Amino acid sequence: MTPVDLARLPEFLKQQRWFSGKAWPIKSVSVVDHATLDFGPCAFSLAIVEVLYELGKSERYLLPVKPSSEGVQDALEDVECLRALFRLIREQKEASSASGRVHGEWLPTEEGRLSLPEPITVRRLMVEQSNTSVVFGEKVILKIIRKLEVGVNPEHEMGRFLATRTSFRAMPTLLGALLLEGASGATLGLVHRFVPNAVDGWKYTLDRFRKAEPLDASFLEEMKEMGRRLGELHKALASDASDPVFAPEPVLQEDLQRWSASIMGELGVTLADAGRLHVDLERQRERLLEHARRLAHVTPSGQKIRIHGDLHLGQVLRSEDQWLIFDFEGEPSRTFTQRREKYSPLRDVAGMLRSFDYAEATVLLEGNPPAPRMAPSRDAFLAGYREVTRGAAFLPADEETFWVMLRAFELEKLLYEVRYELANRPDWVRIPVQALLRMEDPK
Ligand SMILES: Nc1ncnc2c1ncn2[C@@H]1O[C@H](COP(=O)(O)OP(=O)(O)O)[C@@H](O)[C@H]1O
Ligand SMILES: O=P(O)(O)O[C@H]1O[C@H](CO)[C@@H](O[C@H]2O[C@H](CO)[C@@H](O)[C@H](O)[C@H]2O)[C@H](O)[C@H]1O
Repeated sequence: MTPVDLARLPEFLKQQRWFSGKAWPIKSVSVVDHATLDFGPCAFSLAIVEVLYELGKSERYLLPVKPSSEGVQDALEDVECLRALFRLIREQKEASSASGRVHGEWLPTEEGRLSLPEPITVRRLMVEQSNTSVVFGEKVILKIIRKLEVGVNPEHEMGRFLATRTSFRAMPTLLGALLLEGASGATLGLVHRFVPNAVDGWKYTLDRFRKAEPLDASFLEEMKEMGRRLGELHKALASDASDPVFAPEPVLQEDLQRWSASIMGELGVTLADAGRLHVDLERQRERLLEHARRLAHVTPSGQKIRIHGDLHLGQVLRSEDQWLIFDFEGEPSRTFTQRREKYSPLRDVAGMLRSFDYAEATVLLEGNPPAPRMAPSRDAFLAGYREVTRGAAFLPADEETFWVMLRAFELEKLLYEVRYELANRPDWVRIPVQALLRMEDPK
């Protein structure tokens, strides 16, 4: 017996914000695993639904459902079901599923010992997101993951490592997780400390860039602080040589060649898609290729480590005059395996540098007059990063290699952004395209 009316599912799925297959005709939908949770006033099912598209590709989604005469009813719309789900995680309960088990994990950390006044308040987060997040007692936030992937979830793995094996705390710390074990095993949910009244770095920076007054020393000091936090994150991620998943490894010539070849491949694919957007883009090809080529030929030094993987201004929160780094899931379009690969930490630095260019382009497009905003912010961020990572084994040994690598990773991010914008926000594609056109000859 499946807990869902399968006939009604395709229609139901197409109406959900988190369902990313709206553009493709669905061939069939099936339930590949399900568990019944009956821990309180709300009994419901966690169903793992597999959607097979006419084109042959398939995807899995998590669907918490309540029995309903109308066919499919999302259990996450019921406060009692949300409380039951949270209790399952916090009290580390478990339930059998058709082919495995669902269980809660609560980390044995200082922060995990927090108290929540009963009855615990429940609030669905009303933000534009691809999952469903719920705040409990205004102290913790549960993200229920909608689109499931097989393998180790990088956000869970990184969060657990940072919370339990390092002293890095400039983040909303991971507190627990909801896990499904068995043939359809996956991470179903993650619980983090909730940061009240937080503003994300993107909004924070835009608000400042929009003001007519020149950037002042205190804003630039904040950008420097952000750079310091990233440096500290990298030091924490590189701190455990005994854990093979996190142990730093030397950057070898073959890594540089692989990264370089990958950027060249992405350049080819991206220019094929975007070349028509600007007549001069094709003329930049050789110059851009040279940036990638040089990466392959520097003398290898430094280490590859686990990195954030998708760092930009939207991935930091400002709260109580502090920067917190969050969302350790990596670039959503890459597989879990790709996202868990060790890489040069300069890739994260490049990601954030690109974000200052986006902020500058955004305020210019809004009609604000040009002003020295982007370069001073980038410089301050970089200065903070370099200050705390001076002498770190994961950085390249010499200045020249540092810049060759950083520019190559900026190019890599730019190419990713062109493809991301073409697929998601075509009006924004001019931002990375203009930056590609501005890239100078490698020095
Ligand atoms: N720990 C937190 N405290 C406060 N707000 C948060 C926290 N985690 C996420 N948010 C808010 O929720 C939004 C969506 O979170 P995110 O984890 O990026 O979800 P998704 O992966 O579904 O996009 C973020 O942009 C941020 O505004
Ligand atoms: O936050 P996500 O993990 O969903 O990241 C994706 O979306 C981002 C946009 O929301 C995208 O970031 C790009 O746009 C930002 C401004 O909106 C800018 O600050 C970033 O520098 C730029 O890369 C990100 O690339 C994508 O993976």
